[in-house]
Amino acid sequence: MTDALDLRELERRATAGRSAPGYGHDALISCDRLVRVFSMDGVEVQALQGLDLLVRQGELMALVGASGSGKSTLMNILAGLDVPTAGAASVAGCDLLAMGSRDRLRYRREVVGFVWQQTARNLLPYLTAVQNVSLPAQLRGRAAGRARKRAERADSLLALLGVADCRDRRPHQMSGGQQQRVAIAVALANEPSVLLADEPTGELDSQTAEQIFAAFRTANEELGTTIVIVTHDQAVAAEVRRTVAIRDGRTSTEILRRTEVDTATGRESVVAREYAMLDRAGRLQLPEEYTRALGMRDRVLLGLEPDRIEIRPDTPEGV
Ligand SMILES: Nc1ncnc2c1ncn2[C@@H]1O[C@H](COP(=O)(O)OP(=O)(O)OP(=O)(O)O)[C@@H](O)[C@H]1O
Repeated sequence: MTDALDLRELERRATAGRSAPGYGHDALISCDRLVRVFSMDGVEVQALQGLDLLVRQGELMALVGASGSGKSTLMNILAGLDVPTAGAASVAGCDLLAMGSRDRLRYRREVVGFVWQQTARNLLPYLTAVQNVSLPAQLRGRAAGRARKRAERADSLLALLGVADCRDRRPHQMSGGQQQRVAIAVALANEPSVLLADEPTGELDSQTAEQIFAAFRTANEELGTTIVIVTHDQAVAAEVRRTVAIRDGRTSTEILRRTEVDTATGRESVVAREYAMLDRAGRLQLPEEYTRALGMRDRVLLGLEPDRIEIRPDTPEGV
């Protein structure tokens, strides 16, 4: 009787597994076991080593990690500037490995917008702010008769990001912070699905960095744009609901923050919880301080409990 029940339960689980939606089916950005190998003078560097990442529509998230962990490599792939060696990656339904050159150009113009660390890289020096922001729509080939509409949109983006007063200034007539806010307006000009920013506050002092971050938040809340920001800045990383850490070319841990209200006092506080990443192959990286504390090495004992998996140190008796 028990055997029959067990069999039925196993069958039910197997069928449920088969009909479950595929990995990342509801994500706007989906990276599945992404690999990027660079070859230089016969030496191979594995910048991404099977990276998994899902980002939902409307998220504002930060990517952090030590220098050389693979953050910029990932951003260049998501920006359509580089192609992964293996794995799968899609953004807003565009397959980043299969795109031809024409689709790639359209992708870079219409699906993603980017803001780089170097303020000078984001804007054309001989154009004013409003001309810089109007340019992407012009390049997209919108009819010339729509010039006024383009300027109107550019003006409303500059106003949204608090730099309307810089409208007719060229980049060298603006502060670094103003340039970055105009750069965000440029990146948003074609209403991209995703805004990517690689160390956008890296060249700025902390107060200006805060203003830039506020501009990203405004874009996320007012326009609903999904935003991924690479940052070294702990203060910026702590401002977002989700921070994903990359280590050795893989996503390693993730911090989720949510606001909790104390029922007694009514006071709000942000509660952060850190998660380890479980990759698609079922691999889990245990924090070193945990394994060291319990003297775990080489192998561990696993036990499946109804609500958890237990990991225990290997014992001489094997029990
Ligand atoms: N074009 C390239 N050719 C060869 N190796 C590269 C190339 N681009 C990146 N790498 C290597 O890939 C690894 C990941 O680099 P990446 O720039 O993605 O790291 P990062 O996390 O962005 O670092 P940082 O925070 O310093 O910018 C590094 O070992 C780097 O040297």
